[in-house]
Amino acid sequence: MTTIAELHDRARQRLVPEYYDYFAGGAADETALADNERAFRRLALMPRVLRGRADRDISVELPGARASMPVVVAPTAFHRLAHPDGELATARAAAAAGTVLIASMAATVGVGEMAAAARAVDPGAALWFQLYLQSDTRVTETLVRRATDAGCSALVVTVDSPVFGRHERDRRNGFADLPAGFAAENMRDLPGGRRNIEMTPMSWEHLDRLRASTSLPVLLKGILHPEDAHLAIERGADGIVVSNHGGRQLDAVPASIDALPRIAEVAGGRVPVLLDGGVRRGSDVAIALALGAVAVGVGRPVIWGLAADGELGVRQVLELLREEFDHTLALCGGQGPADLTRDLVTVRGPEGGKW
Ligand SMILES: Cc1cc2nc3c(=O)[nH]c(=O)nc-3n(C[C@H](O)[C@H](O)[C@H](O)COP(=O)(O)O)c2cc1C
Ligand SMILES: CCCCC(=O)C(=O)O
Repeated sequence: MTTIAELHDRARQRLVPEYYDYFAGGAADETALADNERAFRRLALMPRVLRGRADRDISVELPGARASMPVVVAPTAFHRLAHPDGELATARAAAAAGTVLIASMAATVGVGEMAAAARAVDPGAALWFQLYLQSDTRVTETLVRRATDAGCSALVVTVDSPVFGRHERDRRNGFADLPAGFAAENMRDLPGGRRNIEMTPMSWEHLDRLRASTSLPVLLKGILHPEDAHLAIERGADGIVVSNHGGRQLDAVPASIDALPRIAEVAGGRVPVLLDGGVRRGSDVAIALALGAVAVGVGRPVIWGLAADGELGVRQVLELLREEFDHTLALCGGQGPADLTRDLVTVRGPEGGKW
C-alpha cells in the first residue's frame, strides 16, 4: 500500500457495511466532511529554495509529550468494530511510531489496557485521554482518575458535542449503538452503564471544575470560533484542537483548515494549537503547520489502517504520513516544523484572481 487512499479502499472492502458507514459518515449532507479534505486541495505551498539541510528533525513538543512527528492519533470511538484487536492495535502502532495516542472515552478497550499495550512497545509511550464532560460529576471524576492511573499525560475535552450529530447513514442503517458483545469499556461499572456516554450541554464553569480537580494539562477539542479560542486561553486551557469533529456534528461549519488561521492568530503562540479534519497527505500536515498548528490529528486514516491490516495497517498509515511530511518539508527547503511559516501557503489560482 503506497497511500492512505489505498488503505481506505481495502478497509471499505473488509468492513461490515454498517460499520463502514459509521466510520466514514458525517452529519446531514456531509458538506463539512467533504470540505475538510477539499479545503486542503484549494491551498498550495510556495516552496523556498537553496536553504535546505539534510539533517531534518520533525519531532515536536506537545503538552505532556514529545512526539516524533507532528501527527497524532485523533480520538475515535469503537475500534473493535474495525478489527478484533481494536484499540490495543492502535495503541501499539502509535507507540511504535513514537507519537501521541488520544484515547477515546468511547473506546472498546479500557484506557488502562491501551496504556499497557502501548508501554509494552515503548515504555515512554504518550497517551492523552479524550473526555465528554458528564452531567454527573462523579462519572467525570472517575474517568479522570482512570485516565490518570493509566498514565495519560493530558486530557482532551471535546466541546463541540452538546448533542449527538445527525448521522443520517446510521439512521438509514439502524445503527444506533454498539452491537451486542461490544462496550465502551471506560464506562465500566459507572452509573448509567457502559454504553451510556452522555453528550450534554456544558459551560465554562464545568470546565473550571475539571481544571481544579486535576493537575493534568487540559486541551479543548472542537473549537472553530476565534472568540472561543480567546475564552479558552483566558480560562486557562493548555491547548486548543481546531476541529469540526470530522464533519460529524454541525454540518454547516467551515473546513477545519479554513478555521485554523484566525484561531492561530488569537492564540499567538500562548498555547499550542492542533488541528484535525481531512488530513490525508504529508503536504496537508505541512499546510496546517504553516497556518499555525503545532501538530495535526488523524481520525479516519487510522481506522482505515486498522480495518485493512490491524496494528500493521495503523503503523503503515502513520509511517506514510511521516515519510510524506518529511519529504514535503525537504521540498519546501525546511529543516524542521518551525520553517513552515504562513508565507509558504497560498490559495490555488492566480493571485488576487487575476494574472
Ligand atoms: C468514527 C469516528 C468516531 C469518532 N469518535 C470520537 C470520539 O469518541 N471523541 C471525539 O472527541 N472525537 C471523535 N471523533 C472525531 C475525531 O476525533 C476527529 O475530530 C475527526 O475524525 C478528524 O477528522 P478525520 O477523520 O478527517 O481525520 C470521531 C470521528 C470518527 C470518524
Ligand atoms: C459516544 C460515542 C461518540 C463517538 C463520536 O464522537 C462520533 O461518532 O463522532
